[in-house]
Amino acid sequence: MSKIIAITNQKGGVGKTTTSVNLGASLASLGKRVLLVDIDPQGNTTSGIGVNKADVVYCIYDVLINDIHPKDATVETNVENLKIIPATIQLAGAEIELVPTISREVRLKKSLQLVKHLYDYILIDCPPSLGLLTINSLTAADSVIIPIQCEYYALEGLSQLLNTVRLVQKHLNTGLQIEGVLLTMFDARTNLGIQVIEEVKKYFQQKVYQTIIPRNVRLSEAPSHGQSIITYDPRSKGAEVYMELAKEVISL
Ligand SMILES: Nc1ncnc2c1ncn2[C@@H]1O[C@H](COP(=O)(O)OP(=O)(O)OP(=O)(O)O)[C@@H](O)[C@H]1O
Ligand SMILES: [Mg+2]
Repeated sequence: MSKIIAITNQKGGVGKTTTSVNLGASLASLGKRVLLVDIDPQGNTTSGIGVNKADVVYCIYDVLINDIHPKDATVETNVENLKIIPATIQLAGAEIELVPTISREVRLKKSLQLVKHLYDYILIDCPPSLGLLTINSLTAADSVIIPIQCEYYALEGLSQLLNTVRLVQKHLNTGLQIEGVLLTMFDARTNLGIQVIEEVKKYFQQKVYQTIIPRNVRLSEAPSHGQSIITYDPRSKGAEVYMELAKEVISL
C-alpha cells in the first residue's frame, strides 16, 4: 500500500526539510521505495539530498503549471530506493500563477496519482506558509506529519494549521488524516524542552511519535554535503533517531 505524506507546518525552521530528507532516506534504507517531492521554492530538500539545481531539467513547477508528467521530473538521488521531484527558484512564481488556473488546488493530487503505484511512500516537503502550494500538498496527501520544535512558542500558529487541515478535509480531501506529530530539536539540558513535550502530548495525545528528534550537530551539517544523515554519518545519534522514526512510521 502506498502512502502520500505531507510534512507541514507554516512556522519556519521547525525541521520539515530535515525530516523529509532523513525520514525519506531512512525509509529507503529499510527497503521502501520512496519519492521526495520538494514543493518549497527554497529547494532545501533538493540541494540537501545532493541534487544540483543547475542540472534540473524539469522541476515541480513544470508538473504543477506546465502539465509535465511527474515521471519526467523525477531524478535519482545518491540513496538507493530514494528519488526526488526537485524544486528550483522557478517555483516561487507558482503561488501566484496558480491563482487563476482551473482546479488549482488539485493539481498536485492529479499528478501524483499517476506515479503513486511506483512507491511505498511519497513525502512532500511543504513551504513555511499556508498558501496554494501547501493546500495542493494537503489535498494530494493521505496524511500529514507535523514537526514541532521543542521551544517556546512551539504551539503558536498550530490552531491555524489545524484549521487549514480541517478546511481541506471538508472541501478538498475528506480522507486526510494526521499521521503524527514529531517533536524536533529537543535539548535535554533545558527544562523548556521537557515542558513543550508535555504540552504537545496533552494537546495531540497518542498522535505524538514516541521518537523525539534531539538537537544533533551532524543533522545540521549533512545538507551542506548534499547527503542525508544515513550516508553522511550513519553512526550518529541523528541517524539513529531518524531510523527509529522510520520504523515507527512503518509500524503505524
Ligand atoms: N535535530 C536537529 N539538530 C540540529 N539542527 C537541526 C535539527 N533539525 C533541523 N536542524 C537545522 O535547523 C534548521 C531548520 O531546519 P529545517 O530546514 O529542517 O526546517 P524547515 O522547517 O524545513 O525550515 P523552512 O520552514 O525554512 O523550510 C536547519 O539549519 C537545519 O539544519
Ligand atoms: Mg524547509
